Amino acid sequence: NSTTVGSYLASRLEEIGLKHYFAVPGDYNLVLLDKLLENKNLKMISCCNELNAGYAADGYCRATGGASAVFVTYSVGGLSLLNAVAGAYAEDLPMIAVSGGPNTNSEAEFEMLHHTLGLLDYDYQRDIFSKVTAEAVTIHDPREAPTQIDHAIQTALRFRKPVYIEIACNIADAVTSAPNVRSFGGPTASDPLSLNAAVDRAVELLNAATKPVLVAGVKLRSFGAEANFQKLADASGYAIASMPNAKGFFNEQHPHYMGIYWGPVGTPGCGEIVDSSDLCLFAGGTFTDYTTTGHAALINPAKVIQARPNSVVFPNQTFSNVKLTEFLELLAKKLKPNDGSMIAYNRIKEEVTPLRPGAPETELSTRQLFSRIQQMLSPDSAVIAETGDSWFNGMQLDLPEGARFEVQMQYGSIGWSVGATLGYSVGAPDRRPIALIGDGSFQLTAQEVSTIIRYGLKPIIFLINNGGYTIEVEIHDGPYNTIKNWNYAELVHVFNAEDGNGFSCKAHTEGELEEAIKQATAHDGPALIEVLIHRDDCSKDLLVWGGHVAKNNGRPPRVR
Ligand SMILES: C/C(NCc1cnc(C)nc1N)=C(/S)[C@H](O)COP(=O)(O)OP(=O)(O)O
Ligand SMILES: [Mg+2]
Repeated sequence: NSTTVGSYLASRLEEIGLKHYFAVPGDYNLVLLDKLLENKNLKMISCCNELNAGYAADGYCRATGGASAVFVTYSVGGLSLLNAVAGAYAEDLPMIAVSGGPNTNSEAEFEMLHHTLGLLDYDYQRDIFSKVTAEAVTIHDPREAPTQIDHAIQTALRFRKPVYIEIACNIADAVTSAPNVRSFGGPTASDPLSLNAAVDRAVELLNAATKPVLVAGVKLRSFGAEANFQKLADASGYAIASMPNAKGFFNEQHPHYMGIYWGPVGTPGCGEIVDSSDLCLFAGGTFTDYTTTGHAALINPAKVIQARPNSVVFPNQTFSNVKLTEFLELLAKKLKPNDGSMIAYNRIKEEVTPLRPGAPETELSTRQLFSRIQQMLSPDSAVIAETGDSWFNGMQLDLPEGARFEVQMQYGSIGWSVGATLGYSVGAPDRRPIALIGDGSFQLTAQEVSTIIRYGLKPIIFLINNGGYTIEVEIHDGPYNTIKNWNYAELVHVFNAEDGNGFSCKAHTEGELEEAIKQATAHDGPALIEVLIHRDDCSKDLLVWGGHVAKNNGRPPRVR
């Protein structure tokens, strides 16, 4: 039996668990969108622009743990979406980017087309996308559509990377085979010999260590290994830390959790224990300039075991084709418990005394803002921290068990959080996201608040108005770091127009913040609280981190 190419794609997206997709229409994808709309189990979320639609699809992956899909028109749409797809690649998110494409006859007829470069070459968008995806296919022949679509989807799920599917505008409703039964698996299994050898080697080294530690890394979530890591943590009795881009992937209320391992700006006492340990197992960690604070973290490769998504790297040995989930699972069964690092940590850990609130008329400080946000957190919170000082302030939040934390620390494309908050809210309706968004970032993608209002989603957005790009000020200041002030709270009324239900207000003082949070929390709809913060008021950690990153950026060119 048969169906159309567009309906085939819709059926497969439904089959892999999607309930929504994000879209901006254009004449190259209208017929395709008609086919998607025929599938009543998939809901279209219309976005203001393609970049934000991509960021929303990014947030949707984070919320659901599965794939997401975004539909755009050719070139003018696709090339705007590109940056969000590159971000999904950097963050290991299986986003399915679908673009309409030129009529299959155009090139053969030497037909010049609108929205294109004005050249008779219509492969350029797929070529560009092939650089930021694990697979990029163009569908010209409806008979090949099932194979191409299934292969692209399977690739996204297996490698946890975005893929690109381009469907010619006159093929979207062409007849093709109906989808046949098959499974769409995730990452493949380990090589048994390599897995067992890697585990035995790890057991040998870790059991011989005096105060080994475990560190949770960002790939734990993208490669589905959070539960395996938890089992290993419980079985080992080791002290546990999380890298900054893995915050929340391990339960922060666990008795052996020390905090964030981020070199000099990590949780006090945590870095000291990790750096002084005689053996650290990093599970899914990434060691970039940002996650090591400009390489100021004292990670000694001679004392590190790296459990990666597909391999285990020891100081002088590598075992390939070993899956992170299986390695952690098997190691948990064989490891000898050892609380040496916990004893060491308990000797030096510092009790954090919560900040006492000032008088209500006290001007707001970042520290007071975040100590108040801390009180809002509950197990169903999802904190979305935009690139900026929000990374450092958000990192210090103490997450209740079950609360989630999202950062785009690998890619760090400011503005991501507005679309991501939209997508996360759509993907996790049982959570109320709390977004921490700087004024500079917000100015890149503000209009997607209108989509959050349009679909009646209910995140609480803290818009931190500190007058500019404070991270950049601390790395390297200049006139370019000052931005034009907006009346951010007023924007919500602009986006509400006649039928929106967005709430917003400004807060200059601690008393106004208290009142704002009360009203926002009580409001049954989206809420934006614009908090006014002094330009030079940023976290101590940002000052330290900025210095190290600036120093690292400034390394002189090597000349012979
Ligand atoms: C300009 C830039 N980074 C450079 C940059 C520029 N363009 C894109 C898309 N991504 C980027 N990271 C960054 S981090 C700003 O400090 C963000 O400012 P804001 O959102 O206001 O946050 P803070 O004030 O806390 O720094
Ligand atoms: Mg700012």
